[in-house]
Formats: sequence, C-alpha cells, structure tokens
Amino acid sequence: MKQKSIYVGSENPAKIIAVESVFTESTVYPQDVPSLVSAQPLSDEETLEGAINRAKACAAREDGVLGIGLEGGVMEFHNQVFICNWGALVDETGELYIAAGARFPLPEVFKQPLREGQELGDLMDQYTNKQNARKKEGAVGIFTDGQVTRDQMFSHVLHILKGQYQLSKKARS
Ligand SMILES: O=P(O)(O)OP(=O)(O)OP(=O)(O)OC[C@H]1O[C@@H](n2cnc3c(O)ncnc32)[C@H](O)[C@@H]1O
Repeated sequence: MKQKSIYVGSENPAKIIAVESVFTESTVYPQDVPSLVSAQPLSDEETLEGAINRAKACAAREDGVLGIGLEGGVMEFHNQVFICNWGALVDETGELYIAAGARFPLPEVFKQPLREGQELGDLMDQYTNKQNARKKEGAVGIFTDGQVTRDQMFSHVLHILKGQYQLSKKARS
C-alpha cells in the first residue's frame, strides 16, 4: 500500500527516478519550486542552501507530506573544481535532514568558464556533444564511464535521508 506523499522540488527525471527508487512505498509528485540560489551554485554552502530551499518549499505545499530537495553544484578544493551534490528532506513535523553526495574533480578546462558564470549543464553538453546530460547519466555518469549515473548518485543521498528520517520517527513513537 502506498504511504506518504513525497513532493520533490524538481522536474528533472534523473532526480525523480532516484526518489522513486528509494521511497518505493510512497507516491512521488514533482514540483516546480525555486531553489532561491544561482542557477549554477558555486560552493557547498550555496548548493546545500538550494537543496534546503527546495525541500522547505515542497513541505509547505501541503500538510503531512515529505518535502525533498536535491541540488547539484560545483566547489573549489585544492585548486581544482569539484562537482558536489546535496539533498534535504523536511518531514511532516518540520524537522530537516541533510546529506551530501559524491564529489569528484572536473576537467581543468571547466574551471574558468564556471568561474565566469557558465552552467555545468551547458558545459557538459558542449564537452560531450550530447544534449541534456543533466537529465540523464549526468557528469558523474560521463566521467565514471557509466559506473555511477546521476540517479544512482542521488539515490545514495536519498537512502541517507530516508534512514535519518526513519530513525527520528522511531525515536518519536
Ligand atoms: O531541473 P533542476 O532540478 O533544477 O535540475 P538541474 O540539473 O538543472 O539543476 P541543479 O540545481 O541540480 O544543478 C545546477 C547546475 O549544475 C548542472 N549540473 C549539476 N550536476 C550535473 C551533472 O551531474 N551533470 C550535468 N550537469 C549538472 C545543472 O545542469 C545546472 O546547470
């Protein structure tokens, strides 16, 4: 039987598939909500903030639902640009859970365009000569030779969020 309704703050299929694959007992509703951060987050802080804003906006749409936000971004570390990923879940009591996903270095040629404000999604499409990698395997799929796709990467984040939520629910009951 289907249980909780889950509102996910995105219409990106890679993110929706990831949520459906982890919250199999729930009905998942994609929501068009603002991240309230830049289209290309440029730090862990900004990427996490985008995920939290999406989750909060989703949870606020209806009483009793779970709100989830997933956000991809980039950050600089050891003079390299890394892709970073964050997820946030707001439960029916308003409690917030957060989790980070995979992080790996992007090619050196991406550094300057990203610093100048270009979006990773566009750079990936130019680099691969394909369209909409962000909605499919993602940068992680391309740079791991298909070992880990974007939905698989986000599903790891979602398992961590789900586990934290379950534990908290058990503690409350
Ligand atoms: O529709 P939404 O949910 O906004 O999904 P998105 O993929 O466009 O947006 P994100 O906020 O997750 O990512 C911010 C930017 O980084 C890009 N990006 C992030 N992770 C990526 C990946 O794995 N592959 C390709 N582009 C990625 C993405 O295309 C955006 O330009």
